[in-house]
Amino acid sequence: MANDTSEHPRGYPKAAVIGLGLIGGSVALSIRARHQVHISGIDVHEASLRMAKALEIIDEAHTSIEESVQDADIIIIATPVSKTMEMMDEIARLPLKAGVIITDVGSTKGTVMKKSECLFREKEATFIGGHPMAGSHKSGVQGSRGDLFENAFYCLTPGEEVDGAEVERLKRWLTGTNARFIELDPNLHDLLAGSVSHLPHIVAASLVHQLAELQQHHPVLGDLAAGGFKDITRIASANPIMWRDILVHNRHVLLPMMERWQSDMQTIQSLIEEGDDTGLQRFFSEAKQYRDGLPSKKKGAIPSFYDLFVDVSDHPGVISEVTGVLADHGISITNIRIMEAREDITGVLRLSFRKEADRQKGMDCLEAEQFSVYISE
Ligand SMILES: NC(=O)c1ccc[n+]([C@@H]2O[C@H](COP(=O)([O-])OP(=O)(O)OC[C@H]3O[C@@H](n4cnc5c(N)ncnc54)[C@H](O)[C@@H]3O)[C@@H](O)[C@H]2O)c1
Ligand SMILES: O=C(O)C(=O)C[C@]1(C(=O)O)C=C[C@@H](O)C=C1
Repeated sequence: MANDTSEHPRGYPKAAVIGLGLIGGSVALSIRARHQVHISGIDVHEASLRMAKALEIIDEAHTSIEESVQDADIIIIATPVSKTMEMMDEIARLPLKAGVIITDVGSTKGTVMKKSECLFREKEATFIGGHPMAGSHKSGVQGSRGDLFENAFYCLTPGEEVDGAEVERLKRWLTGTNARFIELDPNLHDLLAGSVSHLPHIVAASLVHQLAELQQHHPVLGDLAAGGFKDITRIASANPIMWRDILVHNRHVLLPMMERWQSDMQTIQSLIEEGDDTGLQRFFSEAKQYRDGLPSKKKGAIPSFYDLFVDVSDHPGVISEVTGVLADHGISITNIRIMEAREDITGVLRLSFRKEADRQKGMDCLEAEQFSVYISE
């Protein structure tokens, strides 16, 4: 693909983003929000590049890395993890700008960091692994959002040899994510991500498989799969290539976790077989207690907002009905977003308030108008 005209002159620092999908596009947007920067986008799919250019996420587009990474000040690799490993090899073979920071956004960090130690140790380049712990089941650059990582944890896995000043430099590049940076050992990262993200994903996909099989005999089943099933399996709609790679690169963590999961299932099976009512209730009570105590996303280190979620039916004018109720009571909101998570059932509006008291007032008056309103997502 030929270079297109640049919005941002070459005099600006340059960021090269490899893989213009959901995460690459979102990171690029967040960098743009805080920096005067020239962004070069690289993707194997020309349609993604065209879209990224049309959405003004990038200034120039390439289908290979040669032309765009060599003079970059920061290189962000945002492809599925196996491709990221290949990209690292390709980048290391090229002459790079002295002092360049290279980072990735992959969901696993152990294999990536091991490779980076071999490839970049002798170079005037710093590799710092990264993983923003937020995303979506939707892939592709069209879903990119500059605020995707707001308030989310953003894991960084600098190698032991990496200077703290370089980590701070990367954080400055990524400051527009408004994320909460946390430095982790790569293996610990993989253990934690395995438990909060990777194993749940396997379980979600397996529940969908089970439903699909049963639906062959009971076609109505798909229509009955409502709230609970959709909530727990939303993530099964995510990009299969991305998840294939995650399982491949985190196998040593996931295999024992899956054994443990199967043994937990056997324990529950025994409780049911034995009619152990007390044991079953304890199983759910303990899970509820722990789940209810998990910190909610909105409590960030950066100034937080108070969120309220409103179920809304899918009809024209519904948003103005909700905002109208708030306006009638003189309550201001700082943000409103239509959540996609349950789009097939009902819509969910997320309203953000500056003060907790405003949220409570909003909740009271919306409930009085028969809206279904709740505080945690
Ligand atoms: N989706 C999430 O929720 C999420 C969250 C955090 C991190 N991640 C990680 O981010 C990375 C990207 O995920 P995504 O959700 O943005 O996926 P995506 O499918 O939306 O985007 C991936 C992009 O990489 C491009 N690509 C593939 N091979 C390439 C190559 N050889 N050269 C250049 N471009 C190539 C694809 O064309 C696509 O545009 C993955 O490593 C994933 O583990 C994903
Ligand atoms: O919200 C979702 O759809 C996600 O699955 C995001 C999610 C996660 O499991 O939390 C998925 C993989 C990424 O590595 C990080 C975030």
